[in-house]
Amino acid sequence: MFRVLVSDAISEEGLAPLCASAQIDIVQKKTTEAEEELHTFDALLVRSATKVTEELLEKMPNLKIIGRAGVGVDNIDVDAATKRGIVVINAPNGNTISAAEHTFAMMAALVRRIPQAHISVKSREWNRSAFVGNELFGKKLGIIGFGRIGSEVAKRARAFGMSVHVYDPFLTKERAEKLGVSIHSLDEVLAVADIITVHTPLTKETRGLLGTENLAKTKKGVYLINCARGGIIDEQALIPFLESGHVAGVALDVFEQEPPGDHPLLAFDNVIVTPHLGASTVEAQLNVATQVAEELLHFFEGRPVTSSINLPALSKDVYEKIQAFYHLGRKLGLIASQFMNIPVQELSVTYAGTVADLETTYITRSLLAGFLRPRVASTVNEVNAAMVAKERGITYGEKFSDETHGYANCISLTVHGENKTFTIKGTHVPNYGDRIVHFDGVAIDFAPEGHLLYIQHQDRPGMIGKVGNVLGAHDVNIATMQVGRQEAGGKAMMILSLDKPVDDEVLQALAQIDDIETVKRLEA
Ligand SMILES: NC(=O)C1=CN([C@@H]2O[C@H](COP(=O)(O)OP(=O)(O)OC[C@H]3O[C@@H](n4cnc5c(N)ncnc54)[C@H](O)[C@@H]3O)[C@@H](O)[C@H]2O)C=CC1
Ligand SMILES: O=C(O)C(=O)COP(=O)(O)O
Repeated sequence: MFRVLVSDAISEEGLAPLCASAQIDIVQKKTTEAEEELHTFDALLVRSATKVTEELLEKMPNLKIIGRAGVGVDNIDVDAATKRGIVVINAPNGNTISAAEHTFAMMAALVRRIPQAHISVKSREWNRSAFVGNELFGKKLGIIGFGRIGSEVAKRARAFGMSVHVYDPFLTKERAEKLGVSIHSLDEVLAVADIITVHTPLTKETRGLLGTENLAKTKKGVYLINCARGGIIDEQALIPFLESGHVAGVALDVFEQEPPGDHPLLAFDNVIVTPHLGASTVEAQLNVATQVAEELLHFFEGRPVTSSINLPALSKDVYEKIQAFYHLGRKLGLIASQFMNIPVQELSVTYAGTVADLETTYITRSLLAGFLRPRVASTVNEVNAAMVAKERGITYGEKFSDETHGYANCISLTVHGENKTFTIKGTHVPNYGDRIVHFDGVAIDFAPEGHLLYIQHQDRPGMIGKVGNVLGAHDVNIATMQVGRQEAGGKAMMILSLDKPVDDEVLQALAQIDDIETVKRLEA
């Protein structure tokens, strides 16, 4: 049973598939009301109100996934989640149209002074001359941040006869052309736009993007809109520009602090505001809730999530292709780690054959996680494996080769440790399973499953019998036994698969057999 805490108002209709699952227990409470049981939850679902801080994550040691029913994840400490191996997903496009429409509604309201006129009429006034506005037609709209919402705003602006001037340092010329907009520098947009709307995420680079210096570069009489994130337009910096009349009006759906309380901007007649309503439509809420609910179900079923912030994006098709190799990678890493239980500096992974054409990043992350698992006390998985490796000074790299050793595919892992290097190679045979085909310099063939015993010995007659006798005397049944050697009479090895794990006493008894040099338990 997986426990899911839903700590913000998320569409119940959208969450219905989760509620219907017998495997999932949903609790709807604010995190502050769930203090006593925070440690029991496997998943946390939020919108923008819940602040998912490192402190909160510390109280949720069982948490595996955070779902954001919306776009912005600036309320989630993604680094802290990643460090703990917690997957963070969002619903990137479910509320795009609603946010774009809200931006447009704000734009029209701003230039036609609709909120002010509305209040006036409700106050029993009829003052038509006080509310003369401007047309949108023929105006220059500056869009800063041209992703999903920015581009939807542009489509609507063109329908209104506006010309669109875009600043987005990550926008390609091809995409801009396709969407019929011109790309400019930030300074150019600031200089020409009659109305500027921001649609970037809140990042180190975008915080205060429209501050004193850049506001001074705008046209006198400019209108500004922020339906993205509080802080992209610096609220304090705006005040003198409103006081001087340089800025004709501002529309804000978002604030640096939400709710903004008794904010000085609220005193300006030409500042119009909404309480973070961009995504607050029935349609958007159903979309985003459905998206995160489906992703969560996939996650708990062990299927791929497609909208993760801290995992490489993986479609269902790609996932199905890499799934087998993902498991093989995990096993290669796990076995290598136990065999090399010494400090290591570097892991080198080589992909050959059919696997080399797939999305190997994910397989490498899985291999790294398998390698690190016996070495770290905390959770390590494909989310945080790269970060944990870095913390421990372990570097890793991927190579691609044609050398498949006669198999259709081959993954080879070489671990460089202090004074020792170890190589293990594996292949996946469809409908048959994983095979380890090379182990520490010896060609061999065994299934990496269950309780394995590695024995290194000199190649002498009678060794198999001696090992069998010792195990038999300790009531340990051998499921399979594979032998291999470098050369006749030289270094040889046995890999045994046992029905149960063996204790230290059995290992010592085996180590005492003449010509046996090493005995090691390996879990796969
Ligand atoms: N008010 C509301 O209720 C809602 C607000 N949002 C917010 O709207 C914003 C945009 O969302 P989407 O369009 O879905 O995101 P997106 O990721 O599709 O687009 C963001 C764009 O900003 C650009 N960008 C990044 N850094 C930039 C910089 N320094 N200067 C200029 N451009 C930069 C990126 O290249 C990207 O094209 C986000 O902050 C999101 O959280 C989203 C939905 C609802
Ligand atoms: O999706 C976003 O980024 C939003 O800002 C919407 O926030 P909300 O889910 O309405 O709290």
